[in-house]
Amino acid sequence: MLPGGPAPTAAVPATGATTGARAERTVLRLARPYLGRLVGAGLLAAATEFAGLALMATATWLLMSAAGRPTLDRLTVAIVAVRALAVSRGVFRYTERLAGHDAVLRMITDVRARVFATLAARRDGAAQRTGDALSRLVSDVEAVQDLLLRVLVPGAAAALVSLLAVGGAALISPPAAGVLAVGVLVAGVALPALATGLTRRAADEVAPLRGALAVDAVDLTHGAADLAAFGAASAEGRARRLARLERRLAAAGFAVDAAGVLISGLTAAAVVAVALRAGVGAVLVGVLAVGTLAAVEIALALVGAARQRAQLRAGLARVAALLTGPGPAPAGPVAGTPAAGTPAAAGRTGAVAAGPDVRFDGVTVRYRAGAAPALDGVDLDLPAGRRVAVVGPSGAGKSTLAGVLTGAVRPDAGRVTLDGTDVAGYPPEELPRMIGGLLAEAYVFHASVRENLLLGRPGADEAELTAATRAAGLLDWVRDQPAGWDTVVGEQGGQLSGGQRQRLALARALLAAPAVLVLDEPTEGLDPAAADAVLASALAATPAGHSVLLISHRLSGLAELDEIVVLDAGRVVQRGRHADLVAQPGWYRDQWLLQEAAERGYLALTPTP
Ligand SMILES: Nc1ncnc2c1ncn2[C@@H]1O[C@H](COP(=O)(O)OP(=O)(O)OP(=O)(O)O)[C@@H](O)[C@H]1O
Repeated sequence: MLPGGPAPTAAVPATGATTGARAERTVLRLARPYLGRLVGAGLLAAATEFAGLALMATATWLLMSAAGRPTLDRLTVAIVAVRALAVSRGVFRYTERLAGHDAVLRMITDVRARVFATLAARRDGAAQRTGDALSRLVSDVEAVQDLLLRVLVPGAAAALVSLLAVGGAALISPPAAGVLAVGVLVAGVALPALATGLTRRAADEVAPLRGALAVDAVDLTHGAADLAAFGAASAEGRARRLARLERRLAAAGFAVDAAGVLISGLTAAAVVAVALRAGVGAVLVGVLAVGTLAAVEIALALVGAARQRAQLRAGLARVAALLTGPGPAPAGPVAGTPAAGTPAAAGRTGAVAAGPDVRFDGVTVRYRAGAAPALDGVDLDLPAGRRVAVVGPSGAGKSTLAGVLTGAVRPDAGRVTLDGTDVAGYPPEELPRMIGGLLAEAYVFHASVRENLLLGRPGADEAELTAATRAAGLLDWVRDQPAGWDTVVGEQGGQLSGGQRQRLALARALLAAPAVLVLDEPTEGLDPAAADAVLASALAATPAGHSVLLISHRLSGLAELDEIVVLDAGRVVQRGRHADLVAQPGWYRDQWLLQEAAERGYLALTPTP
């Protein structure tokens, strides 16, 4: 187990720089490809509201006119209009929901994939807390959805229809329209500003608190010792604070809603008074009164939108901070190389794009002061394109070596450099593109096979998924599943066997194709024949020019590697190619003979089909 586990802290808070309007702009930039559909949805929403307003006004005119018993032909147009408006309102609402949700769900898929990939590529502990990741992926990304569907689209529609209502009222009575304009401004501008002011601070705290509680909940179910010992109290405190904030938000919401009803009534009364004084006829005064109630109610939708917006700020800022922060692995392998697992890559015939030259210089790691070092003055060269295996007995320091390379473990002495730059000083956003792979305890998300794979390379197409999955020896299993790529793998991959989980994580690592691919026990949990086949196909699927650091207990299948380094108690005790090492006495030859004999015995006992 590697160190560097995150402290049991809360979710990552939003940074000041990415709050508010800036966060919204960052997120909305992702909506550009769907702008046409969103504008369409906004116009349909406006048409729905307008149809509702016109329906109320026409029905009022019809009822009040009918009281005077006119001939039927005077009412025919209004009767038809009422029917047409009632039907068209439903049709507009339906198409608006369809268009809006279609655009937003497409966009959300993009956002979620980016957030997913960014979280996977991050090396900072807090962002990797499972509960926090879950909170970001679910509630924070939903904030983006809500910003469009509950704030911007209905907000724009309400503003447009309010304007049309004032224009319509002006046709009947300009003074009454003036009063209506004031009412609409109070309901649609002043009240939303008040609602935002009242709820902003409490709302800002809610999303990070929910994230923190999600972390607590996941840690609790996993029985994290730290939470059992002292974290439970802080979780309880957070839950209480969250409940208090939500009560405060609800109380402010009720007060603003009550003010909205008051404004609506007062505006209608004032419009009636002004219209009567201006000599407007009784029927049209009735139309103005009902129309005013409907128009102010439409403007009051802006209060809901503003309140919603205030509640979304923190979640949006967290998403924006992720999207603008250190990015995920690039959408493909290093320029010029074929995608992992493509025929060219598999044949290692693609153009060479060299990764960095990696160098370990006297690296020493000591997990506890006074304890024996896990790595003791290790030197290792991994020039671009080289494939090196690190082997050795359990506890020799193999995973620690991988951890130092990926930046998860800091050496106490010595350093690791990439093209001469210390890994510790390497830009964190660049590191995942350079170094990555299948590390110890690879996480499999409770999502589909496809989603788990796309973590490695967002935007990978079916052919790339197929190639990587084939190289990891999982393709036949995927094809056997009724849901294929959409098969959900269960919490932490619980619906997969250990071997399938390992193959899925390996396929993801191959798909990501970092310049230095670290494979920590990629064939763990596989039987000897499968392990040999998977290792061979995984190495073949690695693009030329990319280096490989393979950590393995098994010594089979290492003959093709450029160098094998034997570690024992943190020191390099042997190094060379397979053929040289089996020819000389030492741990490698002893272990090789033992494993050979054991595997021959295993194969002899395995029934032949
Ligand atoms: N997080 C940690 N805290 C304290 N000691 C650790 C930690 N991780 C590893 N060690 C110790 O460091 C030494 C090297 O461990 P490491 O996991 O690197 O070995 P390994 O060769 O990968 O072992 P294995 O093959 O069993 O996975 C071991 O003695 C181990 O007990």
